[in-house]
Amino acid sequence: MIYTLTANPSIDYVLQLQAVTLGEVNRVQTDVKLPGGKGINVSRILKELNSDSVALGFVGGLTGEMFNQLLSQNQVQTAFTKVNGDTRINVKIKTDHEETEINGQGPTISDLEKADLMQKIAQIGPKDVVVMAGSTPPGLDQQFYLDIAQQVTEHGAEFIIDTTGQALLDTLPFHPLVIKPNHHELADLFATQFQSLDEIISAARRLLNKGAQHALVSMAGDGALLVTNDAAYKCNAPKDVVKNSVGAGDSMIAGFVGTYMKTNDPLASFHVGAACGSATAFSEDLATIDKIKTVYQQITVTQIQ
Ligand SMILES: Nc1ncnc2c1ncn2[C@@H]1O[C@H](COP(=O)(O)OP(=O)(O)OP(=O)(O)O)[C@@H](O)[C@H]1O
Ligand SMILES: O=P(O)(O)OC[C@@]1(O)O[C@H](CO)[C@@H](O)[C@@H]1O
Repeated sequence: MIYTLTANPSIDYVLQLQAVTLGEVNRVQTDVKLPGGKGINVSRILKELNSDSVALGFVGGLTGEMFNQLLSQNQVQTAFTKVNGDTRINVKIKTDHEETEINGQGPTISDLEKADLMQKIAQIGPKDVVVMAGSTPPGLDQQFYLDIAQQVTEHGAEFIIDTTGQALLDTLPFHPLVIKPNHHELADLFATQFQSLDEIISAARRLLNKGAQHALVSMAGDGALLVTNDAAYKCNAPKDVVKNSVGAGDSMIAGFVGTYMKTNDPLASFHVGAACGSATAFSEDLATIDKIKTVYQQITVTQIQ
């Protein structure tokens, strides 16, 4: 089974406006509420791909009830830990030429609430994979993802981590199945700026040397790289009207893990992952299976090393 762990889920409140002027009253053209959070997005795309998953995470308060109601429309299986605080609301402001995101902090997680989640994690075993993604709410320390990586690995399960900085580096010795920094996050990890694809590939290999099994480096409208110890592959990003950048990276992870669990084939998984990422970029919400199938035909994977 694939488990997604969203420590800090959200209601994504997506506002479309012509323009925003700070310091003035701005009125929206349209608004929509979506069940959000990186792992939640992974579970939603997995559902489109006809792959089952169980979504884990902390959900609470009146906003938590609304979150559950919104997610129920996607028929994602859940085993959330109920918390006292309110699930956050993340505001996504879209104008014709840019997107601005204001993400809430999330509820403070108590030791008891964390223990409840850790009990669920303890049930995960061989043949399972856990996708851990997104920020952690107050109350969870730096060690949170590391503890889970250690525990699931000891139980014979695989894990995928989509986070940044030290929290990502700390989990590498436990051999994540795949990591997916975007090229900016990868550059930040080494306090550098990339001038070429070769430099990006070398940096990705440094993460493989520290323990990651595969590195997916996403590059938004420039496509993505799949880097393994002995090869590197690039895929194109098809051109179309970009409607949404929220969740493209999560969609890519979903496509990769959903396909990898069925095929064990990293290249096939990369191709589907890229299709899911671009398909979401070309959709108002996350991609549908029909959009993913169309975009898949427009993507070519090429070995470049
Ligand atoms: N403008 C775009 N046009 C075509 N494909 C895109 C575009 N943006 C993203 N994609 C596809 O989706 C993948 C993931 O996007 P991106 O690199 O933006 O991830 P990310 O930074 O993790 O995004 P986010 O955090 O917003 O989900 C890209 O590698 C690419 O394949
Ligand atoms: O604050 P975090 O946890 O880093 O990111 C949360 C978030 O921006 O990520 C998803 C898109 O990737 C959204 O659904 C959600 O609002």
